[in-house]
Amino acid sequence: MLEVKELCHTYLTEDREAVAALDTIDLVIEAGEFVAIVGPSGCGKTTLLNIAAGLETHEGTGSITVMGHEPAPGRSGVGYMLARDCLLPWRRAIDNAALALELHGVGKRERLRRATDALAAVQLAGFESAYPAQLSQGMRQRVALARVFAENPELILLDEPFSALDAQTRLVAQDAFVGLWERHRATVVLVTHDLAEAVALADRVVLMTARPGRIKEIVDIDLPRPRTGEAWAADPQFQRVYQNLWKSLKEEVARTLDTGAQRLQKELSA
Ligand SMILES: Nc1ncnc2c1ncn2[C@@H]1O[C@H](COP(=O)(O)OP(=O)(O)OP(=O)(O)O)[C@@H](O)[C@H]1O
Repeated sequence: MLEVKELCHTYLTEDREAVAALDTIDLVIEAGEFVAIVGPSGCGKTTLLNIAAGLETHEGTGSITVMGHEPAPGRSGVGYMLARDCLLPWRRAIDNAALALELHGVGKRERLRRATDALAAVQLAGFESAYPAQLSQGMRQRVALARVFAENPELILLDEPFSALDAQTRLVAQDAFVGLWERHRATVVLVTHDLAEAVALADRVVLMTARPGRIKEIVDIDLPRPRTGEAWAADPQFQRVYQNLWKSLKEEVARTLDTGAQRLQKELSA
């Protein structure tokens, strides 16, 4: 579904400074897998996802293919979701949920049927006619989830989809997401800062180093499914996997903070 081979990516800033964002990334994601990517801030998680989505042009060596093709924006079969819900305020929930289907030319009756079904799956039956301003943030994010799943994509790329939500709302949205995923079994690549979320949801967690992002380790998560927010939090196996991963991630976070502090010190003394 996704094949990344020795991928390096360098940004060129406006002052012509080269910023190495990704360094020799090798990753193969099979159909139906749920993979979470974690790493310290600025390690290149979003860059990797954006390259896969075709939203960022790959500048550097190595290669990446998505369903056997070069990445391209708006590719049919690939869904993308961000921390911001990106709903259109002038459209009702149902028309927002049906948006991707409309853009891909699905007929009105069929797209409304699929959008209604997807809204019901995220517990928003009865809210089809509501406008985004009439919904809470958690409800809006669930409309955005419905929009992704209504299209029935084979691959779903998620960049911090729950990070803007408060802790309780996040658990509800995560459960809605897992419920939908267990029905559809799409391949999922989830970028998250939330290590607990990564361990709770994914089959594999990819841990990246501080920038330039390399893969430090890939950990299989063998916790039983179906997984719900209440079940995993108290699970000793979950706690063990979480602690091991956190130990490794903490080192990279510390490296990022050290580098940031050194840069600031240099700027202040210049
Ligand atoms: N357009 C750009 N031009 C120059 N540098 C960039 C650009 N976009 C990102 N970067 C730099 O590339 C690095 C990786 O950024 P990226 O957003 O992929 O990291 P991230 O791991 O997703 O960070 P966060 O967790 O904070 O969202 C960062 O150092 C960032 O400053």
